[in-house]
Amino acid sequence: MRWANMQRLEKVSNILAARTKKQETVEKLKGVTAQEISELLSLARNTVSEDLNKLLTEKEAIKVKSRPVLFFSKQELEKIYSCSFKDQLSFKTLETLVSFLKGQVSVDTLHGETSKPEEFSEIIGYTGSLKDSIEKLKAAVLYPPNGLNILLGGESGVGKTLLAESLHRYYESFTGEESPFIYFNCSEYFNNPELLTTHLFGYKKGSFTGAVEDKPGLVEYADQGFLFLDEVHRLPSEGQEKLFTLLDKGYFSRMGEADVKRTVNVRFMFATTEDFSQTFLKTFLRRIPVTLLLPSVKERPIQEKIELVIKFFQNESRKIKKDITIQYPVIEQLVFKKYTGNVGEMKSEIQFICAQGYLKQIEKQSAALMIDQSLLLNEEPLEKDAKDQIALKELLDGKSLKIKSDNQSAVSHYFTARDKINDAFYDFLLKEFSNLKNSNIPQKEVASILQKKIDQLFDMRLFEPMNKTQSIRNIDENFEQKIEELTVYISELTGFTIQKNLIEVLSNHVYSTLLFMEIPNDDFYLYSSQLMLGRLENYDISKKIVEKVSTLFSVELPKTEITYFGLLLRKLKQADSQYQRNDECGVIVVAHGSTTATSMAEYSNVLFSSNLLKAVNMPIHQTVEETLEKVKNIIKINKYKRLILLVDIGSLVYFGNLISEEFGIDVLLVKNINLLSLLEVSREVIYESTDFNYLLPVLNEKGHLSSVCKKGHFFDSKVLIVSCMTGLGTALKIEKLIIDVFQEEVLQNIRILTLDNSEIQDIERIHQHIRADEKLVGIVGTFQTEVPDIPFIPLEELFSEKGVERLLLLFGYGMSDKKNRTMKDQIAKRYVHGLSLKAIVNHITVLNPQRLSIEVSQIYDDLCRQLNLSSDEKIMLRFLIHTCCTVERLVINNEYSTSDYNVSYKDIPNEASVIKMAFRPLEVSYNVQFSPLEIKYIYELLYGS
Ligand SMILES: Nc1ncnc2c1ncn2[C@@H]1O[C@H](COP(=O)(O)OP(=O)(O)OP(=O)(O)O)[C@@H](O)[C@H]1O
Repeated sequence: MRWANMQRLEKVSNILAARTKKQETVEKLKGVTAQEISELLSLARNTVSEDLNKLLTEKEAIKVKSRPVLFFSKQELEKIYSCSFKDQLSFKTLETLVSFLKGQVSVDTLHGETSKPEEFSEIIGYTGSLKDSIEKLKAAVLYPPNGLNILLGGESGVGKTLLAESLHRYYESFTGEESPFIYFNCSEYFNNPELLTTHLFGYKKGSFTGAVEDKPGLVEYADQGFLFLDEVHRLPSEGQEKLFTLLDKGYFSRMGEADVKRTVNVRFMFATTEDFSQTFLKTFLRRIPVTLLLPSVKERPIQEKIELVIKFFQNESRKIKKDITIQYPVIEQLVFKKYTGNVGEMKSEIQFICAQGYLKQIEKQSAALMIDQSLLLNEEPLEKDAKDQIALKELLDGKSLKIKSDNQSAVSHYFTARDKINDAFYDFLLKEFSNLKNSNIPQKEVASILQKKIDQLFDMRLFEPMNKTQSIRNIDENFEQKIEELTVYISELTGFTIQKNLIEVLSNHVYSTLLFMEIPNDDFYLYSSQLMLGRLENYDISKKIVEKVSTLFSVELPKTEITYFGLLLRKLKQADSQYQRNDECGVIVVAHGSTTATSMAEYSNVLFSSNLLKAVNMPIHQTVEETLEKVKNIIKINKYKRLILLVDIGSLVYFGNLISEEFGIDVLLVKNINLLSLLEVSREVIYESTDFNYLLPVLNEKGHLSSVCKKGHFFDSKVLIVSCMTGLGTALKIEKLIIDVFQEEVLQNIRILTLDNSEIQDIERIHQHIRADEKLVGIVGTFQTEVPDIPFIPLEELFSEKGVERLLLLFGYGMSDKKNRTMKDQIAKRYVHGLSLKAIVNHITVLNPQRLSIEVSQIYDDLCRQLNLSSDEKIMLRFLIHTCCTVERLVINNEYSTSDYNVSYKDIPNEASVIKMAFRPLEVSYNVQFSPLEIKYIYELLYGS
């Protein structure tokens, strides 16, 4: 299936490239639509559309968000027009793309487009306080196959409707298709519940007086699109019931037609100003995977409040086609006013002020609109915060704002530019260094003063966005990629998921540090080496991170960076603990691949506004042990009392038992995890309960293979699979040999499972034979299997000297322990004996192989003792087989040639007589005679010559 998808994607990509190549001139630029490709490949348009967007995410395609949406091959366009798109992959119109290709518009100018797509251009806070929320909503809207339903909460006027409309536009632009957006306010027919229900779900002719014809409801009008139900808490119980059936089962019926089930494909968005804890909303919430509470004006950061004010004045200025000047005290009033109606109220107030100003201006006939305090509505108490007041002054320089009607540049352009390095940490350190340089405060005190100051400053300015003034790529080609690697490294090291805004802070800081290091500043280095700000809480981890940054960017960072990362870690910990559930149940996702686990966890965390999921990746070269170590680290740092462990394939499924045993905690193990099952599990965990008694049956019922590894009930049961190409018969013989040789003492917790070769070719089949409390330690077989992470011992290795040791290691007996080594020697002896017996059985026909081999091995032991030789398994094996076969040959045919006696013992008189003597009892009991040539041969065999 996956392979088929890849082939399809390749085909789509090839057509895109071929069609892009055919461009004539830039003026006649022609893109390809999903429709055209779908016709060429006879595929569904939706599928092609999905593939094209995938190529866009993989930075292989360029998208023009016109109607219909056009696509180009990025590589081909770059080749034809010798340009580089960098990260600018989407264009609003074909004209912007043409201008870009003609070189009139630079990527930097266009950059605003990527950071704030057109659909959200109206929303202040898109790159700030609403950033994460909107990302989450975007993911929900596009979530395959039919999106996830959304509930928006927040006081009146916070922007719920605006957001819903923007999401709809975003969806249309992404899919390139028009889709209906139906708005309905449930409080409209509040006094007439029946009317409301019929309005929503339609009715059948004759179902009530006045129903003169069949009428579809809004849900039908919204089919293949969105239905936005505002004030949903006002929905009467009848409507609720119908709505729940539609949400749960996907069908509904119009009023008066109980026997008809109608299906529609509607993406619901709900909004409410009520508290989510209200009864109706609680039952409702269970059905809505994505909920979001929008912040009130009061909760917004100061910069956004100012942006809102500017934005609404810009709107007015555009409408009345006049420049507007707003005096600073007016801005202050508007920014700090208490708004019960939030952004909506702020907007209307500004409209009102402008209307009044406009009137005055007509009277006075002045050219521009001047907004002064006289225009303000009655003065109300303001919500001023000293820090915000300073920020406002700093951001606007304490001056009036001049808004031009013909220049609607981005709101942030009104803010005073910052200086060039722009990193609070280094700005501060530099200033302090110069201050302290000539002071005579003792070093130790300086350190502690600085520590405190930095700490406060870090908290205060951490979340402020900074402008990267120089192109990042001048600093490092792969800057973003490296920051991503650094983020994964920090997450894995600490187990903290780093929130997007903190990644931005981290990225800004690294960026300015790198810039900073390019500026020669002897003073700074001098002080930085002296200024080790005490031993920090997270010193060791911080140091590791600094080393990682140094390696990633091939620089030697100043020591102060350890302090910086120490502070950042503390912040991460704080941010993380906000999301931590108090029952101390951790959730860790472990998956094969270098970023699979991280991206799945991130997706789920964004969607559920949580930070609950931690991720451990298992790149191809990372061993199972290293992976387990990372998981253990996270458990240690977070001090989990219980753990939900989500794993994909391979031996990761054994982590459950291992962790349960080592930490003495209960572990709920969910196997075969993928993004979809992960989302389902996260939803249960977040909205319902982390109680394993609840989760286990629910998850299993939903088809997610789960089991609980209970603390204290650790069975330590291990399974060794034996399988042989030549058939089950041989496998059974090998099993018997292992049981004979390793014996009960070693095998008490080990089950040996003989399986047909076909049964061991994939992990699914294997798992059917293994219980949840068992651990598969390895497979002995003829051919290497495709099963990942499970040790495989080829048969030839099992028969070699190393075989015993390998098996013992798999059974958990380390060779550093002397007791285990002695045990290994004993087993090895029995092993050789057992093996030789098998070999001997094949050769000996007349004599009793069992008895003979015991006698011969006795002789071997005697010889070793008398000749002072250390026992060697390989030699012993050869000795046994050779001697037994010789005895049998002599018994059957006791004849010698003269050459057998023509042998001299001159060089080995002692050894020869010891060997002869040792063989004496054998000669007697079988009535045979070993010739001098035989004795010489045995000597050579024993001495390995
Ligand atoms: N983040 C924002 N950026 C710019 N304008 C905004 C923002 N949020 C809200 N607005 C504007 O404020 C007004 C009120 O917003 P909206 O109607 O979306 O709020 P609401 O939460 O749906 O309110 P209600 O609950 O009263 O229906 C609208 O004109 C909207 O354009």
